[in-house]
Amino acid sequence: MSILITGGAGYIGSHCVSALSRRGGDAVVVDNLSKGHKEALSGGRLYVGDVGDRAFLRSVFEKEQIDAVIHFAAFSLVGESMTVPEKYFRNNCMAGLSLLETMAEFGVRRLVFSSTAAVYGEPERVPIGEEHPKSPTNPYGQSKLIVEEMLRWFDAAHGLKYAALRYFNVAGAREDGGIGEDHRPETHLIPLVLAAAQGKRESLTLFGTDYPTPDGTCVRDYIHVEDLVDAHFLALQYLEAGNPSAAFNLGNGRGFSNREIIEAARRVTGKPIPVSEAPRRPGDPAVLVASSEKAEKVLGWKPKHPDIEEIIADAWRWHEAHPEGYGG
Ligand SMILES: NC(=O)c1ccc[n+]([C@@H]2O[C@H](COP(=O)([O-])OP(=O)(O)OC[C@H]3O[C@@H](n4cnc5c(N)ncnc54)[C@H](O)[C@@H]3O)[C@@H](O)[C@H]2O)c1
Ligand SMILES: O=c1ccn([C@@H]2O[C@H](COP(=O)(O)OP(=O)(O)O[C@H]3O[C@H](CO)[C@H](O)[C@H](O)[C@H]3O)[C@@H](O)[C@H]2O)c(=O)[nH]1
Repeated sequence: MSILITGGAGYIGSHCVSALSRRGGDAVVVDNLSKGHKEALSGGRLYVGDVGDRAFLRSVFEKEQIDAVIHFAAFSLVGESMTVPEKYFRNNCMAGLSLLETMAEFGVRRLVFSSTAAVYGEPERVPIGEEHPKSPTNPYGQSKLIVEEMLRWFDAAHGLKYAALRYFNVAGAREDGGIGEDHRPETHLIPLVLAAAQGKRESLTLFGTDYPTPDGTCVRDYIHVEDLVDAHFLALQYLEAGNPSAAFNLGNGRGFSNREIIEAARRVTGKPIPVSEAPRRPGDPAVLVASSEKAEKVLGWKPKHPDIEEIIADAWRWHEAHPEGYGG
């Protein structure tokens, strides 16, 4: 069985390709390498091209026997999406549509879609369940919600069954440190904290210390990338078993403040991590914590690495082994 993994050369996609190879599966990777790294691929057949290019996608579907698709390819910088929304609607919605049309054309009827906690916007209550109102506060989250809505209609019209997986904060790296997170630019807290620990940055800029949280900094729910990837295979099995399309939140159900993350990173690395306090980053909700009860009950998903120090330690191993990321 061949699985098409779009965005397979990116951070989460490359962990998925690696996990699929370990399971003896066959990965067909489509990535335009706009953000991804060829070096992150330890298996699978890479087709370099754009998901938005229908002729290119068609050629891949003609050549390969695709049974199901896991769709990671997207842009995901919340801040950038506020200033250049067109980039997000084009790459996430229009390229997404191109993929759905191609799947319908070739009769491929199972899709696991990378959605995000950003579809909920500022939460009315935490932990956030799947039924929580969706009110994105940025074009990135909006673009993912639009794709979720397109999926609903592709299911109704073409019988395309999907699982929309709404990730919370993804972190960590494969346990052997061989692949990891190398976003350019990097905007995520944990890799930036670790860059400060390595002395690659003078300090970590801490955005906002006046939130209505116990220590004044934002609270997030971190999920190990390997646990996240496991959920994709469970979601595929769920769809293969003939179950209806559904959305699932993926997090650990436990929040850590930004200060707690910095403290945990100090313990893990044994390094001082200088911090400079700065105003809030626009668009950041104070608290984002998932209820993943549905994924646990319906998919049988159970994170194996919920410990925040283990998540940070795995990321640290990757950063220490690859101080220049994939460029080193
Ligand atoms: N990292 C997180 O914490 C997080 C949280 C929630 C959701 N997500 C979602 O998960 C997915 C993967 O995130 P990531 O952190 O691995 O991102 P990433 O940027 O590392 O990976 C995305 C990959 O897709 C490729 N790509 C982008 N647009 C493409 C296109 N039009 N055609 C072909 N390839 C294209 C890029 O080159 C890159 O390799 C994204 O959809 C993102 O929105 C990530
Ligand atoms: O240099 C930094 C970087 C981040 N932060 C803070 O750390 C927290 C976490 O920020 P990240 O950028 O690591 O993660 P987000 O919670 O903003 O974003 C994550 O969740 C979003 C959903 O809300 C999207 O899905 C996005 O792709 C995903 O990375 C936030 O309070 C942020 O302000 C800092 O203080 N300093």
